Parts: sequence; structure tokens; C-alpha cells
Amino acid sequence: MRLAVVPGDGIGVEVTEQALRVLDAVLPGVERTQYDLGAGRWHNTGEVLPDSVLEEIRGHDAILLGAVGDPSVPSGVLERGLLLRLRFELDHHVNLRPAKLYPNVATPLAGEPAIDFVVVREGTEGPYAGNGGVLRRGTAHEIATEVSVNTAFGVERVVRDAFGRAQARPRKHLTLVHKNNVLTNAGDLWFRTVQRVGEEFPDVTVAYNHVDAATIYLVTDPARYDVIVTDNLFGDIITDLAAAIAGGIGLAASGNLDVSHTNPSMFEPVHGSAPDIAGQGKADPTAAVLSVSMLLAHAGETAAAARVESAVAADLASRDPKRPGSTGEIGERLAAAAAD
Ligand SMILES: NC(=O)C1=CN([C@@H]2O[C@H](COP(=O)(O)OP(=O)(O)OC[C@H]3O[C@@H](n4cnc5c(N)ncnc54)[C@H](O)[C@@H]3O)[C@@H](O)[C@H]2O)C=CC1
Ligand SMILES: CC(C)CC(=O)C(=O)O
Ligand SMILES: [Mg+2]
Repeated sequence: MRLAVVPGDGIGVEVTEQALRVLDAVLPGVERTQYDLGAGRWHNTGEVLPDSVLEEIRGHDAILLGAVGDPSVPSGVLERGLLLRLRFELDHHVNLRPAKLYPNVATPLAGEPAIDFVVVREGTEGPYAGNGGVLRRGTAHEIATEVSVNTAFGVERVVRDAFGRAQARPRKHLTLVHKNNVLTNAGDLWFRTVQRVGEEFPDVTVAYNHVDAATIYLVTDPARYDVIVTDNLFGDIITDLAAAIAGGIGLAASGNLDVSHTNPSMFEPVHGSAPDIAGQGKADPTAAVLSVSMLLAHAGETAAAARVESAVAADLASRDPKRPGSTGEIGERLAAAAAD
């Protein structure tokens, strides 16, 4: 496997180092190319993602990304120009974000909720598509638009993927999360697509929640969810909430998938570059490590993927949540456990 590594900024660099340590422990000899992209490169050269680098990255089998974004760079330059450009150019239409509460992991929710669902977030469209603009900027009459783009093709392929995932899980239950009472154009397309594609998956039960209500149920009754399918923006927001209820943002992994395998898929923690804790060894690298597990599973290295996940589960079960250890200590423990 040829792996492109983009550590990025802030804690992205710190957690990626630990994730690679665990990868080396379970699958030595992966051919890696590290790409210096992010705030440092932008300051030094003005470059965000040169076309030649994008093409080089495209030639790999998979990508491991830390996180991008830095307070010294105008907001959006790296997030849009680097992260979203990678997702869009490489057609990462399925953004897969599991939420699983591992045994003995603390949740802010009352009782012992069963949290084990996966969010299938559309990854290339919605309000993130970059369709919009500004009129009369800086005046009292400024108008700013971000138009949500939802194509029949884009919605159908992610809905179909979500149904497939639901069918492969024991509960076989799919929830569409949207806001079709207000966003009637896009919401209607999503709703009709779920109904139509659902006819091909008669064994999958289907539910619908408005996104605002979904934030209630995620906190009061997360066990109702099995597979959630939703658009790019709603998926971004509810997966931070999902992370928070399932042990914290430091544990939440994700995969940006081109399920056709035409382009390399990209694996990254759900979190960002966390400038508030960067450089202090406080970042939990577990999300990045679980992203490696997802990467390995996607690459067909199922035994190695399972070893990484088991190492994480065992470590979480024995961790002192108040003193989990530094970024490097957690990485060292996980690498040792995964190597066994
Ligand atoms: N995929 C990516 O590259 C993403 C990049 N960003 C960018 O990251 C920067 C910071 O964004 P924020 O909104 O602050 O989100 P964030 O996810 O970086 O941080 C939110 C909160 O979670 C904490 N946190 C995050 N990861 C953690 C970890 N592994 N261990 C322990 N605590 C952790 C942070 O300390 C902070 O309090 C911005 O530039 C943003 O645009 C944000 C989200 C995703
Ligand atoms: C920084 C954004 C572009 C992405 C984000 O927050 C996410 O994908 O979770
Ligand atoms: Mg996010």
C-alpha cells in the first residue's frame, strides 16, 4: 500500500505521528510519502495545494490526514483550499463517521446508553459546495449567500451507500436527517430519494428526523440510531455532537470515501487542529489511531484493522479518564498493544 500522509496543522501533526506509530506496529513497511501542506507552507510560499501535489497524492492508495487550520491563516483558506479541495477533487462522496461508546468509556449522558451508530454524511455537495458569493461587501447592504447544492446523482449515491451499510448491520435501520419542513427543495429530493432507493432494500426500516429534533434524540435517546444519512453541513454538526456523547471528540474517527475506489480515500479524525491545546501534548491521538483502523479495513487489511480497534478498546477500558496520559504516552501504549 502506498500511503500519502498530510499531518497538517496544530494537533493534526501530533496525532498523526502517533497514528503512524500504531500503523507501523500492525503493518510494517507501508510505503509513505509525507506532504508538507498547511499553515507553514502557506506562510512560506503562499501555496495551499498546488495542482502537482494534488496529482501526486492522487497516485497513492490512501491518505491519512491530521487536521488543517490555524489562527494565523485567514479562516477558510486551508479548510476550503486544502481539506475540501482534497475531498472534492478526489470525489470523497461518502463521509463515514462511526459513533460507538466503548465499554468503560465515560459519556455525559445519564445511565448507560447504547451508542453504536454510523453517520453517512454526504461529502461533496450541500452548502459546502462553494456555490455563493458576496454583494456590496462591507456595506450596510451586504448580501452573502452559500447555496446548498443537492444533485439527484449525489444524493442517490450516498443514500444507496447508507442503505447498503444499514442492510449489513444487525438492526438494519436507516434514519434520514434533514430539515425538509423548511428546506423544502433539497429536503424533498433527499426524502423522495430515500423512499425510492428504500424499495430496493425492503428489509431495512426507515425513519426520518428533522435535524433540530435529531440533536435532542442524540442526547436523550441515541440508541434509536443505527445508520444516519444526511447532507454535508448537518452531518458535520451532528458528528461533533455524536463524538461528544460517545466519549469525546478525541475518540471520533472518520473516512472520506470514494466508494468506487477510483481515487484514494482519506482518513482523518473528526476533530480539527485544536489551536487551544496544540503543542502541549494534550491531544488524544485515539481518533487518529481509529482512523488508521478504518483505513486498514478499507484497504482490505481486516486483521490489522481489528488489531488496532482491539488495542484501542482495551486501552479505553483501562484508562484513567482524568489522566489518560500525554499524546505520546497514549500513542506508545496503543502501538505496544496493537503489536501484541
Ligand atoms: N478536518 C479538519 O481538518 C478540521 C479542521 N478544523 C479547523 O481546526 C481549527 C480549530 O477548530 P475548532 O472549531 O476549535 O475545532 P477542534 O475540533 O479543533 O476543537 C474543538 C475542541 O475540541 C478539543 N479537541 C479537539 N481534538 C481533540 C483531541 N484529539 N484531544 C483532546 N481535545 C481535542 C479542542 O481542544 C477544542 O476545545 C479551525 O481552523 C477549524 O477550521 C475544524 C474541524 C475539522
Ligand atoms: C473544517 C471543515 C471544512 C470540515 C469539518 O469541520 C469536518 O469535516 O468535520
Ligand atoms: Mg467538523
